[in-house]
Amino acid sequence: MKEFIKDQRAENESSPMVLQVRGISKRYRMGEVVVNALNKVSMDFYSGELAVLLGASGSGKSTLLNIIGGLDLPSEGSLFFHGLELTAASEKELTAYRRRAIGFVFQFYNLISSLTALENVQLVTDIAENPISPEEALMLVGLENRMNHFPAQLSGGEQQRVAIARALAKRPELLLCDEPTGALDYQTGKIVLDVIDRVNRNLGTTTLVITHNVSIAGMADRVITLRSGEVVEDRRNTRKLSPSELSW
Ligand SMILES: Nc1ncnc2c1ncn2[C@@H]1O[C@H](COP(=O)(O)OP(=O)(O)OP(=O)(O)O)[C@@H](O)[C@H]1O
Repeated sequence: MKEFIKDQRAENESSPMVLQVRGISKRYRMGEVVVNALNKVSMDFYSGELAVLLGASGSGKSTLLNIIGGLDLPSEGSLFFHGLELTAASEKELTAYRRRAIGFVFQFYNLISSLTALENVQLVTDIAENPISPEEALMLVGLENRMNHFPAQLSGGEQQRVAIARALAKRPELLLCDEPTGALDYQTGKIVLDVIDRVNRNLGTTTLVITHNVSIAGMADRVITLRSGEVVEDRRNTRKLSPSELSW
């Protein structure tokens, strides 16, 4: 661990800070052209909160989530996880962070088609340090009756719930969801959001959901809006809606 910051609490926060994003920029160079995907972005995330990162296509959401998840590095700026500066961490520390602290859920579920739902989750629990049992993880997402089904025998929403079970089985401190309902129809999308909401409430997992769908912001504690790589709003919802109350 190279650099530490103090655990801070914002005035109106009662939960400890988990993650600090400080002045992060990301530039992609495509020959002569430079794309500024993120421009001096700063934000904090607190333990147990459900945050929605909102923004139109190309606003920089995935770039930010990939940096937060340790899959990519910023061009400048710093990222701290419980005081560990990830942007100055060794490859070994970054790998440990990705393995232990982060659960990823993507738009497309990335399940292994030749393995059952249970076996897909077991892939993670076999190598995790302190996992939830795969059966329990699948129960948490309401798939106790589908454990021995292969992905092709499951609906899109059920496959996404297996992906969520796989992500949460290692008890990640941060669950990062990149457009988790992007490939799903309206009703199925709401079921998946309900599962994410339940995981956040029941396990207390700090959760970041990125979406371009403004309505989904209603279920969040915090809503951070990105536009052209910059934070244009960072607000708390005064009333948090349950996913069943959302409509779009
Ligand atoms: N590997 C890359 N090389 C070059 N440009 C990139 C790369 N990845 C992203 N970009 C550019 O950076 C900007 C932000 O992209 P990003 O994928 O983060 O946006 P997004 O808000 O997640 O969009 P979407 O909702 O469409 O996924 C876009 O202009 C995109 O074209």
